[in-house]
Amino acid sequence: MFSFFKKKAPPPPVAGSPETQPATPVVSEPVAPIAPAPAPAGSLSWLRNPFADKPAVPAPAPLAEPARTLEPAPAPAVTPEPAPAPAPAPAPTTVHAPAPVQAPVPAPTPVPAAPPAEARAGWLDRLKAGLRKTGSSIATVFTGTRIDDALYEELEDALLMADTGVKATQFLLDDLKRRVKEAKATEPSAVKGLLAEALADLLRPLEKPLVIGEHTPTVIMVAGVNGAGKTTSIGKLTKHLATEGASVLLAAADTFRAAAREQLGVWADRNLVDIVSQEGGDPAAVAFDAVSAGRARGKDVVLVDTAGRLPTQLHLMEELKKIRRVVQKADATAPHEVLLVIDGNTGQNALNQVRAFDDALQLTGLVVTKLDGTAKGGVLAAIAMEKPVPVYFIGVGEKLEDLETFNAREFAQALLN
Ligand SMILES: Nc1nc2c(ncn2[C@@H]2O[C@H](COP(=O)(O)OP(=O)(O)OP(=O)(O)O)[C@@H](O)[C@H]2O)c(=O)[nH]1
Repeated sequence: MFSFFKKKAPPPPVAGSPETQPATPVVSEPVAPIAPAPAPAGSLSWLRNPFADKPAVPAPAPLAEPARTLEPAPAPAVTPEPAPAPAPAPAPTTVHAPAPVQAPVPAPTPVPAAPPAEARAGWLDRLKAGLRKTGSSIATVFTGTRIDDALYEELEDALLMADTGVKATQFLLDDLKRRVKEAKATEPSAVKGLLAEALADLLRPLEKPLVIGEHTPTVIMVAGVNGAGKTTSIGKLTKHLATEGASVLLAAADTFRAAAREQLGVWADRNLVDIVSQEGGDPAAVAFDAVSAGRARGKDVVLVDTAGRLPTQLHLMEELKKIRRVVQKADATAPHEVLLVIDGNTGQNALNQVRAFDDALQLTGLVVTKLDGTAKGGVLAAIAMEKPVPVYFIGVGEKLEDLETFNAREFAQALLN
C-alpha cells in the first residue's frame, strides 16, 4: 500500500536542537534494512493514503485478513545505548526554514477503502463485548412494552450513567422523541433502533481517517495522561505501518520514565524501525532530533511518544508546548497530527482532558483506549457534543488487532447491544 510513496532525495541534515541543550540522543538503526513483511491485502485499510491509486469504484475488500496476534514482547530487549560520545561543539541554533520536502502534492483524497469483511466482523464482536457493560444498562430500558415517560426517564438515567453527559443526553432524548414521532413507532424495541440511529448521527462528525503521505515524514505527536495507553497505541500503530512497508521512526520523548523508553524500544526492535531515544535530558531535543533524522532519511512517519502528565501539572503542559514548538523548528509544517490518547474508563473527565490538551497543543485527533469492559462508553457522545475532536482509533484490548478505526455506526450499535 505504501509502494506509491514518492521518496524524495533526502534533504540535508539539520543542525542541532534549538531552544535546548544539544542532545546526544541514541539513534538506533535496525541492523537489517526494513524488510516489509508481505502485507495481507487491505490490512491497513484503516489508514487512508492520499496518493493511493483510486479504484474506479470503491471496491469492497474481498480479502479476509487473518486475525493477527502480536504477542506481548518478552523481556524488553532494550536498544543498547553506547556510552554517550563527547558532545560535539554545539551547533549554532540555526533555525532552518525547511525547504518544502515534497513537490506540490495533490489534494488529499482519502480513499474510502473498505476493510476486509471478516476482520471487521471480528472487530465488531470484540467491540460489542468490550462495551457490554455500558450497553446492557441502556438496553434494559427497552425491554418493556410501552413507550411512555417512564421509558424516557429510565433512558435518561442510563445515558447519564454511561457518562454521556447532560448536554448530549438531553440532545439525544429530544432527537429520539422526534424520530419516534416521525416513525410512528409503537414498540420499545423500535425505539432502541431509532436511538442507535440518533447516536450514530451524533457521533458521525468524529469519524475521520488518519491521512499519511501528504508530508515526508508525517510527524505525529502523541500525548495524554499517565497510563492512558500512549506507548501501547504507538506500538500497535508502528506494527501496522511497518507491516505495510511504511518506514517509521520512533521518538522516545518520554525521557523521564525508563520503562517507557524500553517499551518503545521493544516495538522498534520487533518491527525493525529506527528509534531516537535518550536517557534523561530534554524531551524537546529528542523530538527535534527525531524529526530532523526522519527528514534526512526520508521516513514516511515519525511518531513522537511523550511522557504522561495531568493537565493540572502546568509545568509539564508547558513542556509539551515546547516539544510542539521545537518539532516545528525541525519541520515548519510539523507536527502534522497531534493525538491525545484517552482512557475510555475516564468517563466525563475525558472531556476535561480533551479541552485542556487541545488548549495547549491544538489537537488534531483522539485515540480512545480501554473501551473493553468499561461502563462509560457514552463519553464519546459527550465529546461529540461538546468538543468534537476526531477519533482516529479506538482500542478494546491490549492485542494488536484491538486497535481499529472509529466508525460511528458500529460504535452506536455496539453501545446498545
Ligand atoms: N484493556 C486494555 N488495556 C490497554 C489498552 N491500551 C493500553 N492498555 C494497557 O494500559 C497500560 C498502560 O499503557 P501504556 O501504553 O504504557 O500507557 P502510557 O500512556 O504510555 O503510559 P505512561 O507512559 O506512563 O504515561 C498497559 O498495561 C497497556 O497494556 C486497551 O485498549 N485495553
